[in-house]
Amino acid sequence: MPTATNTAQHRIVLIDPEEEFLLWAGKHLQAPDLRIDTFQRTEEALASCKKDPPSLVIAEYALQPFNGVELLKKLRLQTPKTLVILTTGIPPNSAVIETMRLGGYDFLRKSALPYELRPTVESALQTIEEMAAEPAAKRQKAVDPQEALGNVIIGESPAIQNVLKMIGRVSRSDAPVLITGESGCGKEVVAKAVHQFSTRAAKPFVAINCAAIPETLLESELFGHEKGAFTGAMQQRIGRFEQGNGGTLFLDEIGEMPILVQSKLLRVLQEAEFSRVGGNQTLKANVRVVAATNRDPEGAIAAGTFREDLYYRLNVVRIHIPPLRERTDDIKPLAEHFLHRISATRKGPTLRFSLGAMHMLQNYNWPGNVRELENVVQRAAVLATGNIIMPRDLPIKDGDATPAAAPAASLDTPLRQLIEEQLSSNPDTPLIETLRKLITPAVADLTPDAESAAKHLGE
Ligand SMILES: Nc1ncnc2c1ncn2[C@@H]1O[C@H](COP(=O)(O)OP(=O)(O)OP(=O)(O)O)[C@@H](O)[C@H]1O
Repeated sequence: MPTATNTAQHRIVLIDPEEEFLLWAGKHLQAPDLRIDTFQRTEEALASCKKDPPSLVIAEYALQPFNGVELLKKLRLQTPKTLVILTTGIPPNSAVIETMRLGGYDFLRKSALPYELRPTVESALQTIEEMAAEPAAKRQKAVDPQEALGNVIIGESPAIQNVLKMIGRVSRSDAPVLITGESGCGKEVVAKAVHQFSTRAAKPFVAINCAAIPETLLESELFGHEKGAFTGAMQQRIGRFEQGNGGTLFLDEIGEMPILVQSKLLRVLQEAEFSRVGGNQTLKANVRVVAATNRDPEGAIAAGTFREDLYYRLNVVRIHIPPLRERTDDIKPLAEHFLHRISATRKGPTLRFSLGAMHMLQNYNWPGNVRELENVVQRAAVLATGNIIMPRDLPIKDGDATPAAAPAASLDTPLRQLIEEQLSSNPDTPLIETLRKLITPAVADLTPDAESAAKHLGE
């Protein structure tokens, strides 16, 4: 049942199946200029929004009979001016991107609400007031949903959640994007998601690694060449700008691009036109450029290796991916994702990590970032003798781990090690049998008491 608390300038609709949550949120947001209505049933809330469009809807993502993203879509059609904030415990990454792509205002975790809800609502209401002062914006054309694509980006840390939100936001425009972050931290994965969630998704995603191609060939790789343009140009060849027509061009390691090629690229980006090397024909460049670098772009400008004007062209939107050691919350889900993927391709029982192995992964400092983690998991899966990956299976040294005080629950005690090893080599053995095996090899040395205990266990 809706509960009107007062009548005021802004109406906020709260939707959540949990009455306790509605009571908390209603009280938390209470203010003289707000009218807060709460609903436990989605359809009832939607009907009420139709009758009396609210300024803001705050809804649980895991709703019935349709989820928060479906609700957002319905609200965008029904009351396009209503802003929507979704919330849930741990949202699926694809849902976060999709929410932002569809124009949702924000996606907040329930655990963060005590300190994030009020400031987010205040800034949403401010946005509404600023929007009211401007002429009505053109309605966004609905784009086909691309559910599941976001699942390729694994990560639960607040840093990755922010990256997901940025991907969703930039997917609604053609603005160039500059992705920064250390090598192996997922820049290409993010670039692909920017493409997959954009209106260009059905067109090509073309990548070029600017560091991997010699300077003399890079220009022709990018723009193509005509037959006879240079020695060895036996026939006409189209470049990446043409290959990616209508889609996204990913310029990886842009910081390594020679200055001369940078000037040519800048001209193409400014004029949206180019010619093949050795050709006169002017061709239209219809690509969305996403560039990435593992260098500090500002430092490269100061060092004179990166053109400042090109930087401003590319840096319209910046997505920074922090190194893995700064988002340790992502290590477990990433490691499990990689292991799950490997398990799915092999016969036999599903592989899993022992507590000790996971502890080691979480305490290593990952200089090679996610790429190194993926590699370590692949090698461990090959080295593991049973279906449990043990610390000894990990091709990383304990000494490389960042010193961290191990919580008592994850201490790698010799006993745990022994039990895990037993379980690893005899996964289907009942627990009692495993325990018996643990003590029987030493039965000859046991005291009579222990020997009878061992017999007992075996009975
Ligand atoms: N968040 C993520 N979820 C799933 N896989 C990831 C994630 N981040 C990175 N990876 C995986 O890690 C590997 C390295 O990622 P990627 O190539 O995108 O890094 P990069 O930053 O572009 O590296 P480089 O700077 O060396 O080009 C890839 O195999 C990719 O699939």
